[in-house]
Amino acid sequence: MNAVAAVEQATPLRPRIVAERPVVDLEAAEAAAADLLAALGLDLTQESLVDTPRRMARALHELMAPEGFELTSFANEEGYDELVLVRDIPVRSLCEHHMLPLVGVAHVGYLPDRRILGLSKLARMVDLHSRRPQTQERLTTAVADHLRRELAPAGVGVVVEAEHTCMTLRGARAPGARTLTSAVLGRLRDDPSSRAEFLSLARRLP
Ligand SMILES: Nc1nc2c(ncn2[C@@H]2O[C@H](COP(=O)(O)OP(=O)(O)OP(=O)(O)O)[C@@H](O)[C@H]2O)c(=O)[nH]1
Ligand SMILES: [Zn+2]
Repeated sequence: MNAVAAVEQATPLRPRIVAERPVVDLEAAEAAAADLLAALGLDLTQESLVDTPRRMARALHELMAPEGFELTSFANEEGYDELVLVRDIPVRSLCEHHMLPLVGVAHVGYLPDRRILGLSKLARMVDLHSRRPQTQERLTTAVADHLRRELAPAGVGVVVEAEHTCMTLRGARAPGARTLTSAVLGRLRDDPSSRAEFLSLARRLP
């Protein structure tokens, strides 16, 4: 075996998910935040508010800055073909209509085929797609589609449960209202018993 082949055999397949980061001008964002807050009647010369435009720009940027990662997967040597489900992955994102936080959890599962995924990568995948202003529906399908593309499993299921502060703190003011969305692909969609198992485990039905 030549040296290149030996290295390839010792190194597991590790595709890198490269996050598409938008071009950001934090100084311009800070100036715009100052204009916004002043237009809303705040006196930014007050000592306690002097740094608020800078913090606001950075905080919003932090919530919109996706991080790439290695999508580590392993050969499914045991032929494991039952559901793998990670529940209660934190979701923090911004609603794209109001730029207010939406906060909740995602339950992400798949039916393996040839490869199994490093478990933490399911949480990283949710975080990657959460770090941009979103609708919950788009976030849910984006995670499911990405997993299908990258891992080619036999099935994928994603359930997101979240509170949208744009409807709980303001507007409709419906405290406690939570929105549930799901995306189910492949065998988890087509096989009724697999689908029922996934949805009952993900939604904690009896
Ligand atoms: N489908 C969907 N709607 C969302 C999501 N996040 C926020 N919205 C909704 O987007 C809608 C925007 O409606 P508009 O009538 O343009 O905004 P608005 O006047 O602020 O409406 P209210 O929130 O009802 O006060 C609202 O009904 C929000 O609840 C989401 O993730 N998915
Ligand atoms: Zn909103």
